[in-house]
Amino acid sequence: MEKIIVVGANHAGTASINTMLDNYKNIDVTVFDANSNISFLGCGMALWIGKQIAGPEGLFYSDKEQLEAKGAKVYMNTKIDHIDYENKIVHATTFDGKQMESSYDKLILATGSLPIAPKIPGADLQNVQFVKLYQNAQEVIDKLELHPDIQDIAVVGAGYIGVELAEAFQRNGRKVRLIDVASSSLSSYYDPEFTKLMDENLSEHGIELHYGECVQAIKGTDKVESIQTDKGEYKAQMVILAVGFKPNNLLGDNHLKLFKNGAFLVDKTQKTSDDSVYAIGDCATVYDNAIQDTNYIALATNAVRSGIVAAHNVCGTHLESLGVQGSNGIHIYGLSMVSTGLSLQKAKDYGFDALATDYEDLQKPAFVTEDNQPVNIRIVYDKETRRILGAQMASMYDISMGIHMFSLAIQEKLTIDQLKLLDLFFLPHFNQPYNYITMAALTAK
Ligand SMILES: Cc1cc2nc3c(=O)[nH]c(=O)nc-3n(C[C@H](O)[C@H](O)[C@H](O)COP(=O)(O)OP(=O)(O)OC[C@H]3O[C@@H](n4cnc5c(N)ncnc54)[C@H](O)[C@@H]3O)c2cc1C
Ligand SMILES: NC(=O)c1ccc[n+]([C@@H]2O[C@H](COP(=O)([O-])OP(=O)(O)OC[C@H]3O[C@@H](n4cnc5c(N)ncnc54)[C@H](O)[C@@H]3O)[C@@H](O)[C@H]2O)c1
Repeated sequence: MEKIIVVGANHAGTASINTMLDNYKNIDVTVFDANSNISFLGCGMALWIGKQIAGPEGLFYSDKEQLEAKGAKVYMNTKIDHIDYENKIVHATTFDGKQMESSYDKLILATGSLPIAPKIPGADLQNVQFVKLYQNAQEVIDKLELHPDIQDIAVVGAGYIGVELAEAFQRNGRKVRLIDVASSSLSSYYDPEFTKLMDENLSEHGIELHYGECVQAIKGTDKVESIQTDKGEYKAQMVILAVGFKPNNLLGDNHLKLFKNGAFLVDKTQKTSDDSVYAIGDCATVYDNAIQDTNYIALATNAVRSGIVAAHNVCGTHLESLGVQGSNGIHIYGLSMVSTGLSLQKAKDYGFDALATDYEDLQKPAFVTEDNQPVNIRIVYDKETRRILGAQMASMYDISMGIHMFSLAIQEKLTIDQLKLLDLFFLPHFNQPYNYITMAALTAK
């Protein structure tokens, strides 16, 4: 019987464990997770802090008992300290401090990511918070409830987490300053024409934007009192650090080959440079269809799919990832923004001779006066090959489904010219006869 060990049982690990136990017999699956809980949907943290949901109950979709009911042996609060790759043995410290070891035939690493801790003086003061785990969210909620004097919140990092939490704290009745070293929010995912829509939206709701500012120090005695950047000093009784994640490769032990950012390098079956070891989720690389090369994109969606792929390969069924395009979305005070693949700026940074075609129009014909908002769309493509490289959409209307088509287009290497004549339905309840996707493609240079 094949002995399989999974290290990490959050989104990636849980997807691999469920796939193995739902589809294969005669396997022995042992799971180790250092945390006390699994499957926490981090995206729910902002909804919880912003009082848009009552509590955390619905933010978990699995637990130790569910995995054990399927036949897994699950050790929670148990950290793998070291892996002996030569003898295929993992060494762990259990919740009560005991040492244990377990051997494997195949190993799946799902150790995820770690928040980047910027080296800022004062980062160790009370009320400086990382926001990754359920425990982090509970701690923030408790502090906000117990300390109404925590009024000024400084959020460092205006990426996805920072923007979502800025809204959340503002909804929670606090004064929010959003600080980023970049010149806008979401600069890794959208071009300025789109980030300005988000930044106008944030400002209109009272969030004070401090972009192009570099945090120099967090000040206070034992608790945070202010935050200093190269442009000014601002009152703060709580600082949220949301400056990105780095892959958690601590168990690689210089044995597994790493990508330039430290993620475990994997092939399309999720196998690492060691034939008995697979890596999935935030600790591993992905194949990026937009750049047609290896990349690192930390998303729950990639974690789940890579878990599924690894599970089948570990259990003997050859399956390859289709690659990803980093599709993502955000919804802030009713403004939806979705993107996939590369922004124009990112495409140029990667060396593409990239062009973009933009279009803005109402979702539906003007004679429809109900629930009919303008939509902005940008499609990025390679000038020479005409291959679609990315797309961005923004609207107060729910345009989220539209981006999935562009995700498939990038995956299947569709060109902007093929898009011109793609069969898209028309019904005035939904869209326009000449809709913005067709028009953006038709007007492409
Ligand atoms: C606030 C927030 C909001 C987010 N919102 C979204 C969203 O809306 N959409 C989206 O796609 N993504 C979102 N993400 C990103 C998403 O949560 C991650 O991509 C996802 O968690 C990756 O899953 P993972 O299982 O690979 O890694 P992780 O979630 O990091 O889990 C790794 C697991 O491994 C365990 N582990 C690590 N080392 C060891 C060890 N040595 N021994 C034992 N166990 C170990 C940890 O305890 C943990 O349980 C969000 C993230 C955050 C923080
Ligand atoms: N809706 C979603 O899809 C969603 C939601 C939340 C998180 N996530 C994912 O989770 C991961 C982590 O999200 P995140 O928001 O932490 O990372 P991120 O990479 O999205 O944003 C990090 C931000 O911090 C800024 N920054 C970096 N160093 C800084 C410094 N020293 N001072 C000030 N600003 C600094 C960057 O310019 C960037 O805007 C990402 O992969 C993200 O895609 C996705």
